[in-house]
Amino acid sequence: MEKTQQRSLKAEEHVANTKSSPIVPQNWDKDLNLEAITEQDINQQETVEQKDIQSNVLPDGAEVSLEDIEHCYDMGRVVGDGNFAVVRECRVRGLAETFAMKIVDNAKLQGRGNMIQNEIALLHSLEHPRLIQLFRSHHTDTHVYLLMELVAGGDLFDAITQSGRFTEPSAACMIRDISQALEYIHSKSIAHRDIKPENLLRHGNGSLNLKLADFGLAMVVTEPVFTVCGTPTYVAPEILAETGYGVGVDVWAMGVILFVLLGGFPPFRSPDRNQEELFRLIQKGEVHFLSPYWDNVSEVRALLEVSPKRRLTASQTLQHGWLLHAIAQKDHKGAIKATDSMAERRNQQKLSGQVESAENKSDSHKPETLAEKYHAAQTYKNILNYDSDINACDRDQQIQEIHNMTSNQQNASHAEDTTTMNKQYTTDQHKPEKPAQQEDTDTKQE
Ligand SMILES: Nc1ncnc2c1ncn2[C@@H]1O[C@H](COP(=O)(O)OP(=O)(O)OP(=O)(O)O)[C@@H](O)[C@H]1O
Repeated sequence: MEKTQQRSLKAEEHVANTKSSPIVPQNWDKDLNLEAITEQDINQQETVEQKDIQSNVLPDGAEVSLEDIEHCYDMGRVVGDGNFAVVRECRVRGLAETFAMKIVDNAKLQGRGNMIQNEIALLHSLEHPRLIQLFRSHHTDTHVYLLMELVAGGDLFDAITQSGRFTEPSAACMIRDISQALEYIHSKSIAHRDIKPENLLRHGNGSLNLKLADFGLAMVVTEPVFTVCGTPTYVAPEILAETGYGVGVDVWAMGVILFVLLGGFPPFRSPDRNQEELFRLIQKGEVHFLSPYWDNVSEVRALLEVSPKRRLTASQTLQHGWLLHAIAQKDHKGAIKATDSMAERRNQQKLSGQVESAENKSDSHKPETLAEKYHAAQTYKNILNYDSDINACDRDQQIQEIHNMTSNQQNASHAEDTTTMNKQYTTDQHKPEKPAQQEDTDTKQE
């Protein structure tokens, strides 16, 4: 796919929210390799469906009417939306348990109907605690319905806009979760191809435990793939180079996420908000790690290796010294102060175009004011939103403002979960502690 084509595709698919839109290949069918999903995989999934929904719901895969859907399911609030789907909380009538129903509007797929069939087929073949679980799918003339496990804590995008950035231990826990999901799907030769914060869902109770969702672009990779797709900020250089890629593209995207989690903004940014330039920067792979603040976080470099051969794998990431060391520091429980209801309200605010609300006043562990948090959230969204109308010239200034703001916050903060890196960032008197396995910086795989 030509890059100009990507841009127009993206623009046309961009919806009225500020989350990143994936680039979806037009020749989607050719790209798929569904036959590589074995019958054994699918049978395995049957055993997963232990929930008491057998007798209450419509048959899996059935063509149904809207009346059938309404008769069977009690739809609740919207918990999220994307370019192609709205996701609602949902109950199977007669059962107490709450599910998520992803409702895909065929009209929005614009000829890419196989994308959703692909997602269904892949999710049916997968079972892992770090992946969203699909229980049933139905379709009407106009929509496809996916009955899924509800992950009630909102997505990681919201967590980032809410918190600005995270401590190393918190980031490490999230990277561990993503790596576990990737290790599993990569062991089945499946590349997700759209790893980004919007597709990482959080459990309730303000937890940062993550589950991977949205397998719309996922595919079985048995040989190098050449189709250009993904979301610009997270796209790997080998996708752009069109030299053939594999599951390593997901690890690259995870590296971008780690950078964002720790720094508060993405590693590759075009000053002019120019997508071509962004892609050039990604292919060059020049990431500026301001020393000594980033010295400890060697894993970021190892994940953002331009050469996929030198990049860590998901399994290697799980064994990486930085990750193990940071997780060991972490009393994960209670690390994030957000509550379920906060996440819920934030989702509603997001949908209504707002970002901030008064509940943050109760977040006593965060030193920033409401105005600062609002600004951080807007800035992060604007940075990612390459097609928005924001004044391009303001962006780098905004990034600098984030630096200044977080610097000020850290100076003012006595929060218990302040990172080592953040402390270093604000005061040169506090030299970074050497990580337990500093030599891991160089353990890049050939
Ligand atoms: N099982 C779930 N439980 C709770 N929320 C969910 C669930 N699945 C999705 N969501 C929410 O709904 C949003 C949209 O879902 P999803 O990404 O699957 O839609 P999409 O239209 O395919 O997205 P995209 O535009 O990235 O292709 C997610 O970002 C997430 O916030």
